Amino acid sequence: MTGSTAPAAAPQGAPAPLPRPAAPPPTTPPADAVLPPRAPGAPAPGTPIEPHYDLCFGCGPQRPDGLQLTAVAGEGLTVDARFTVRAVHQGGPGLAHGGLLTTAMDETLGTLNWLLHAPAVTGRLETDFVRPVPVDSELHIHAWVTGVHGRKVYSAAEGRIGGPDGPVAIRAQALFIQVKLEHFTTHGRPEDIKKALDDPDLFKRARAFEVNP
Ligand SMILES: CCCCCCCCCCCCCCCC(=O)SCCNC(=O)CCNC(=O)[C@H](O)C(C)(C)COP(=O)(O)OP(=O)(O)OC[C@H]1O[C@@H](n2cnc3c(N)ncnc32)[C@H](O)[C@@H]1OP(=O)(O)O
Repeated sequence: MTGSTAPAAAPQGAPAPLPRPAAPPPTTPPADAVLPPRAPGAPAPGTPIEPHYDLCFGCGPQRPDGLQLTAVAGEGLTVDARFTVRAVHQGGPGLAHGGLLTTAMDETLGTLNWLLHAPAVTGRLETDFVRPVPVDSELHIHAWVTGVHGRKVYSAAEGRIGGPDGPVAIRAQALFIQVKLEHFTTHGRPEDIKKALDDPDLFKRARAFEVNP
């Protein structure tokens, strides 16, 4: 017993302590954030939002092992999505892998940007896992924009098991950053970019990059 209350010095070579999180968290919109109206031409409430890219792991119909998540535009800046947890999505025996649940939240939150008609990518995504999700469950995800500040789009989502009123299994908050088309054309693998741009379906071509045609 030394009698000292000072924190012990980190041993030499130890990793630096993690920085204390700044308050408020970076996924909380600042006070002067706004809630813009839906973009003209955004899908009407109740309308399905088609997959943005056939090979997307989250929503692509050509990804048999993907989530094949489906989404419907809600009122205002909201989206409702569903996906069924299958055996290929397991983490623990018979239970959904947490990373895949996070992917489902990311995908749904990303779809909100279609209502704003501006391409955006995930900058930060925070998830809280509230209860385990068994294989064969249908996860119902409700997502909403919480504010827009310059290029930053703040949003939140809740995933429930079995139905829109089922028990909450997962919650998420995100910060998306709006980007130009060049973000994708500069960084993506050229053959995939070309394939997406060559798609004769104008809607799919626009959705691949989340931009206006
Ligand atoms: C071929 C087909 C392809 C198809 C493709 C289609 C894609 C359509 C997607 C739709 C479907 C959904 C799917 C799921 C969505 C993904 O999963 S997207 C993939 C995952 N995300 C990424 O790959 C993003 C990687 N990161 C980046 O590229 C860059 O860091 C970013 C996010 C573009 C930001 O870089 P930047 O444009 O240089 O902007 P920067 O000035 O650094 O930051 C702008 C502001 O945001 C803040 N910020 C940036 N990052 C963060 C952060 N992590 N935390 C807090 N604040 C941050 C900055 O502090 C700054 O704040 P202010 O100073 O303005 O107050």
